Amino acid sequence: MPRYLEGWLKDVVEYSLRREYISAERIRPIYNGIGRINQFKESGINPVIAEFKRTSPSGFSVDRDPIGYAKFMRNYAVALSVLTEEKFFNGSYTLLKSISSSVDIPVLMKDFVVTETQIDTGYNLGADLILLIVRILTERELEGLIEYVRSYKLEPLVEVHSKDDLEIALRCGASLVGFNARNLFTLEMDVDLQKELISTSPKDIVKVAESGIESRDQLMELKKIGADAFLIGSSLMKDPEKIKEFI
Ligand SMILES: O=P(O)(O)OC[C@@H](O)[C@@H](O)c1c[nH]c2ccccc12
Repeated sequence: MPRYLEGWLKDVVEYSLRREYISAERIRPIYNGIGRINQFKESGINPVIAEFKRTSPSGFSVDRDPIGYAKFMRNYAVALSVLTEEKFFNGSYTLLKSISSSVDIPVLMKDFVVTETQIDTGYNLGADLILLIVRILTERELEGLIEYVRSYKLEPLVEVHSKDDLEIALRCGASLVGFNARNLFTLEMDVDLQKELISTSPKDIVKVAESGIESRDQLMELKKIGADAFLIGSSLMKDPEKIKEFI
């Protein structure tokens, strides 16, 4: 069982524990997310992971055609992120399948992963990266799920919100770490904490700054303190053209 949780996080985890398994034969190769982030950096392009997200519990809501969005972003983004959580983010496994089968770049499954079954489904439907959120798992579970993701030759993006989370992620051997500026319990933003965590974390992990990035200035500020890549949802869903400015 995942950690003891309250509020909406408790609901989302309970829902996630009951997600159905989708059996399908994976039809695309595995794309290396870390490798592509490094290639972008070497070519002087800011690595932006563009997220397809229709709704979020913090009040965001925008709709657009997922395949059109993915095909457009394919030309600029280092990877795509797809929400597959149904209840609070209005995502789906169908979305993951249709986006992953229309692009030849890495795709991140964005969900509240608490079971191996969710990872099996993500693999089958074409994900290359799988989000694992430290805050909702026990350390043993996190360790096991990281290993499980890697057994498919996929890579976990391990998301942290605090110094404790970061220590756990590092102990469990995370190589790709997401620093979410939004606290998942309160849904409040804390950019100062995010920056502190990024700037004090080891050099040899790949650091992804997550949430609330709306301008190139903000992105450059995070880059200056050590962020390697940037996960951007809301502002690109509102205006996809903005990716050109970010990169
Ligand atoms: O839309 P934004 O503020 O650009 O944020 C994107 C991404 O960081 C956010 O969707 C996110 C980060 N971690 C999550 C975990 C679950 C669901 C969603 C998320």
